[in-house]
Amino acid sequence: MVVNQNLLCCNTDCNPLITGSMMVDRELFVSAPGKVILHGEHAVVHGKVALAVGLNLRTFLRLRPGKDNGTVEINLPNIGTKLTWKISDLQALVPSFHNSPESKPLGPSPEQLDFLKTFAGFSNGTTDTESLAVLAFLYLYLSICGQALPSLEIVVWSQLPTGAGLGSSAAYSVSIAAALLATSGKISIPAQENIRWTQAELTLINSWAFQGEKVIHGNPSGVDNAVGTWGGALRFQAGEINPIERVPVLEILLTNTCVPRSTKTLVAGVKDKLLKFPGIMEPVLSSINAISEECQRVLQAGVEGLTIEQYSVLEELIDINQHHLNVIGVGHPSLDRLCQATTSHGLHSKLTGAGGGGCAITLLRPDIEPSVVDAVKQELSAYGYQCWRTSIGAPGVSLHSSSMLPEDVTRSFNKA
Ligand SMILES: Nc1ncnc2c1ncn2[C@@H]1O[C@H](COP(=O)(O)OP(=O)(O)O)[C@@H](O)[C@H]1O
Ligand SMILES: C[C@@](O)(CCOP(=O)(O)O)CC(=O)O
Ligand SMILES: [Mg+2]
Repeated sequence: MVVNQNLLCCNTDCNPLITGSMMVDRELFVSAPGKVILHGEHAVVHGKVALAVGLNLRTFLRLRPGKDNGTVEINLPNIGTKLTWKISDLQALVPSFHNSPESKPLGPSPEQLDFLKTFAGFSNGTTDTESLAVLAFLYLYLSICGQALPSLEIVVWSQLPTGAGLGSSAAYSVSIAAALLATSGKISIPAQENIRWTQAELTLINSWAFQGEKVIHGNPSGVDNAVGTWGGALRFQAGEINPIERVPVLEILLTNTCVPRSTKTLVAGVKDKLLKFPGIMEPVLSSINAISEECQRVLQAGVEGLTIEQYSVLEELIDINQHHLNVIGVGHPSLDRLCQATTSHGLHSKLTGAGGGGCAITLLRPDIEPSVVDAVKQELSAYGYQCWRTSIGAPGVSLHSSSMLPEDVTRSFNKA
């Protein structure tokens, strides 16, 4: 399946799915998974292959009709932001969005981005304007296609640590895109919990989420929002998304070093190094590409259950890729400490996401002694790291009824 994430028109004649007007007459719950990149982070920004899987930690969004007083009420407890926009203030931004020629890819132009961040910063007064800029951007584009700007109340709460390499920015963008597309009638609102959106609708959600990622990441590859949309396991290269239908169950230890870092800054640093040392960096990125290809081959060969030899190959690929990620400049002493700790117990780890701190994954063989996992978790926790033993391959963006939400989510929404 080939998906072009860039070209996206806003009016109805080129997007048959864009019909109807913003119908905010009901409460809506949407969620999208975080992600783990098995191999290919950073290289994927430069056209190489990445393998990514949905994670069973999700971001949840509740959208309700507004109080009809011409406002958009926003509550983002994960970043401590709660505020109300007057729609009349947003209205002032609309002309700059109307002027975008239809043929242009719909990512925010530099002028629009300045508008959005100034508006977000002005209304919010904190540093994290990216989240609000994503929301304002998608709200304006998904509302102004010939319709009025509706009053809304939006709460977003995530089980994911933000800024840790687990694709929280993508899960956030996918959730907002799906909710606004659904309430503006551009995609359906499935009647039951287990009915998924169509491929065409998922492609539309993904394309808008990709625009949201551009606001946060600057120069995203699109792999994160693709996994947030489709979930499961997928191969991603240069905008081409190929779900990997069947992969063996992989158990991993997911560790958050809790070292904060900015994906945008790390991605820009790799680009600078590539421009400075093309002859050195290109072969490293090509080698990471080969690691992704080999990993996919092994996973698909072992779909009925990986052999000991196949696990050994997966472990070698993890070690080689982690070294490459250090070479391209996205390692961190906290990740080195993590790798030394797991290696001392015969396990193999690599960073996941943008690196520079954040999260890492450690591959667990099915026959691993629980005492070994406990010893590793104890050692890593002593460094102040957080560890989850988890499996991967969670479902993509989903619609929920309020009665089917996880308890922690319901509690957080009620508290919000
Ligand atoms: N639940 C959330 N609420 C509000 N903003 C969020 C949320 N999750 C992510 N974000 C936005 O995404 C940014 C983190 O994105 P990024 O640096 O790409 O890290 P990652 O995608 O690895 O978590 C946050 O600074 C914030 O702007
Ligand atoms: C580093 C990169 O490959 C993945 C970024 O993941 P995260 O935002 O750190 O979760 C960037 C990208 O693919 O857009
Ligand atoms: Mg991100």
